[in-house]
Amino acid sequence: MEQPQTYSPFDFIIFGATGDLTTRKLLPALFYRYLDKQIPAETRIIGAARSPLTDEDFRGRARDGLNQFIQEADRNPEKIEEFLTKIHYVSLDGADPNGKWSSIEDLLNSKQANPVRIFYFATAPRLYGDICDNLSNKKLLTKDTRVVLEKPIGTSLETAQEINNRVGKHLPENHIFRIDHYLGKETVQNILALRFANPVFERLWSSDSIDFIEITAAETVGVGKRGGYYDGAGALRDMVQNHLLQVLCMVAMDPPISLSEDDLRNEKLKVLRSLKPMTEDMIKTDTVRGQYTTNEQNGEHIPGYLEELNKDSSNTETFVAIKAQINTSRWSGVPFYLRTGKRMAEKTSEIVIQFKKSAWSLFPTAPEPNRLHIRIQPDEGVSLSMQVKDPSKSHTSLRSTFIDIDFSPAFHIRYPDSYEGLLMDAVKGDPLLFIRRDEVDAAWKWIEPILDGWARGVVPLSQYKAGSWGPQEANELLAKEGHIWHEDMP
Ligand SMILES: NC(=O)C1=CN([C@@H]2O[C@H](COP(=O)(O)OP(=O)(O)OC[C@H]3O[C@@H](n4cnc5c(N)ncnc54)[C@H](OP(=O)(O)O)[C@@H]3O)[C@@H](O)[C@H]2O)C=CC1
Ligand SMILES: O=C1O[C@H](COP(=O)(O)O)[C@@H](O)[C@H](O)[C@H]1O
Repeated sequence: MEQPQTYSPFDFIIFGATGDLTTRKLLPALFYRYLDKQIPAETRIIGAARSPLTDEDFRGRARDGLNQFIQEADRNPEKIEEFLTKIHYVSLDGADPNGKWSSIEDLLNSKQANPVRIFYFATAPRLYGDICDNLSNKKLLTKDTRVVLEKPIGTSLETAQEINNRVGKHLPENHIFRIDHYLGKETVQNILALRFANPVFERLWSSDSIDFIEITAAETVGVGKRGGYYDGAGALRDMVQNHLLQVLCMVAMDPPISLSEDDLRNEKLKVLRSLKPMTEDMIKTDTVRGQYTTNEQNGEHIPGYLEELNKDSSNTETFVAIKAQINTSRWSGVPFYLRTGKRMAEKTSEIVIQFKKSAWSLFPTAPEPNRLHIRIQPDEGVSLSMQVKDPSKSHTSLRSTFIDIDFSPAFHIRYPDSYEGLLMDAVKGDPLLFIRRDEVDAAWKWIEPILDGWARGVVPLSQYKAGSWGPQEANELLAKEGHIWHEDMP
């Protein structure tokens, strides 16, 4: 039987400790790993932000956050209190060289300090360079230090390179962990197993058999309190440049020669570099941008983007659909449709692989093409649509049905949140599921012309009702090629 993973005690310092990500994701993820006995007794979690809070204030906020964001069944007050004793807080402006660095220095230079030190940057990316300069000047970057950088790295290729250069001045690449939490999702990792451990799929995995591929990440939430950040970013930077392109890499890459970090990342990089550059004409015909508007559903008022932002106008997209193409022999002629949006009809992230129709049919009606649905979330699983004989009709009648595996009940396990495994990988020093610098550059190189084209007004901002599947133009994007979005199970 596989032994549970053990870790040496570590210091986990979070810049941006009072923010949304820390409260909703990072502390709950660390708490779950505490329940799983992966957080040794001497480990310390040190929150840092500018707000003037005491340790007790911060623990109080952490307690409230845990009680809100962990599952009800796991809200064990005793365990929560034990976990909170590991938490400290320092009030510090990480960008200010003259800030109160002594408080963090005292903690990290004390007798209780642990050799492995993780600095997690859960702040705006423009601060990463300054924080690193200060950590370096204060000699807090030891040989066992790793930094975790949240996405998006920059807002363009140039700003990403600036950030990576500044962080890279102080740390070697293998100590820089650029996180993309979609790679922490079990079902995204499962794409490797599905493809490379099942020859039945890998042999069909090319333009010979596949007609088109859809990758959707739809959310029902709006921008909420993150409007300040989001309005300057938009869905293309927030979701496509990172999460959707990473998923696309996992679906489209050739088999890596091993599961070592560089072999895997080399293959992902090849996909990013093979993306067909978007010309102005392609941007016009192959991209859709939308923004949600107010709606009433079941007597409930769903606010529009502008209402949430409390603004009269904004040119920011909350929805994107793109037809991407990959210039390789494996994928030539196969469209990859990427779609993401806020305030859509359902919370769902999934990949749909539509296989080609058979050219010839034995049956009076042509069989429906097979479709493989990979459900990333929720209800992680896989289903394959199939044609069977319709048992209620004549022997020449077909009916569509599917083989479905729902992973959680199948394996009797709790599906961990994507941050849990990634945080512990950073502690372990395993960069396999983190983004290498050249991947960030390649992703921005493909995205940037779209951003520029949109800034020039090449594609109008369409509207879609909150709670819908996005603007009509997104359906037309596929309809032009005789394709449709598959929102439901086959
Ligand atoms: N929220 C999410 O769902 C996701 C967020 N991310 C990324 O994570 C990062 C953080 O996002 P989010 O938590 O939403 O942002 P928030 O705006 O909620 O939080 C920002 C945090 O940074 C702190 N901060 C700001 N300036 C400084 C400074 N100079 N020194 C120290 N701390 C500072 C703020 O606290 P104070 O004002 O007290 O200093 C606050 O704790 C961003 O890069 C975002 O793109 C990525 C994926 C998802
Ligand atoms: O990185 C981000 O991801 C979330 C969506 O993540 P998911 O795991 O819930 O699919 C998104 O809400 C946020 O805007 C974005 O920054």
